[in-house]
Amino acid sequence: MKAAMTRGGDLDRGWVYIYFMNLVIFAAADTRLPNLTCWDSMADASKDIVDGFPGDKKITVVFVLGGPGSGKGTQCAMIVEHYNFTHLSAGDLLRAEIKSGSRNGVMIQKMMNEGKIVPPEVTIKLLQRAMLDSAHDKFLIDGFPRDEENRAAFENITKIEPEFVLYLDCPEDELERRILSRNQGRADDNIETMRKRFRVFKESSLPVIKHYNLKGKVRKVDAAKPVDEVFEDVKKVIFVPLIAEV
Ligand SMILES: Nc1ncnc2c1ncn2[C@@H]1O[C@H](COP(=O)(O)OP(=O)(O)OP(=O)(O)O)[C@@H](O)[C@H]1O
Ligand SMILES: Nc1ccn([C@H]2C[C@H](O)[C@@H](COP(=O)(O)O)O2)c(=O)n1
Repeated sequence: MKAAMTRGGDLDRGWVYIYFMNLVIFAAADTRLPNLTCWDSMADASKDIVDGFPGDKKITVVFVLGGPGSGKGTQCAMIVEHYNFTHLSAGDLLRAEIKSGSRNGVMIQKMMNEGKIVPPEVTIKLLQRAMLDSAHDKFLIDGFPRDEENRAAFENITKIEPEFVLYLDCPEDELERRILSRNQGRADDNIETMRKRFRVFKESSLPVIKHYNLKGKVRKVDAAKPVDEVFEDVKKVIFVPLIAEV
């Protein structure tokens, strides 16, 4: 779109696209979770009664971000063993959607194979559904928001701001080693797609981390260490303060 907007003749098309995206986002907002609000912004709890989410229920969201292969899934699985969080992986939800044979599945598959980011209305709907289906109120959302569009749409639609962002920081050569030896049969774990995913991470996901960093919400951990050592840091640096606050 950015390229289209730079040419005068294509300006109208750019605005039509923005208008269309707004319509889509409003449509996406019309789901079973429209009023689920951030735990610290519940001014009028009576307005927030949603199936399975009484209005006075405090919803805590932690976004887990990091490059492809940084260990988001691995650390989230360990966190849920020790703490009362539900792990929602945006990538896993999208892969399940492909497997379900839904209308969106083909589009999602194509975008994933190209290392691209799926439109926010699709991913947010899957996340909302998963949150509603869960009886829990504390969610680790792994691999989301992937870009500023994801972030803004999620906050607009759900009115949820994350408690904080857990950022697993890892150098690219280590990410590459991990992805190429992951061996889980993922179609996007190949050199070509991996490089595209690295580029998308740097160009689109790092700005999201910067956005939350400016708000003092990023908790960074060195994810290049062995799994157990990373988890020790996650526990010490990240979750002890959160549990103590509750
Ligand atoms: N600290 C670590 N040291 C070495 N290997 C690790 C570490 N953490 C995870 N791995 C391995 O690296 C691979 C990628 O880990 P994982 O799937 O958790 O990453 P991810 O960030 O969720 O990846 P993606 O974003 O691509 O889904 C896996 O094979 C995992 O076993
Ligand atoms: N919010 C998201 C999360 C994931 N995707 C797509 C693009 C990724 O390359 C792919 C795999 O995700 P992962 O399992 O590595 O977290 O899924 C997306 O478009 N939007």
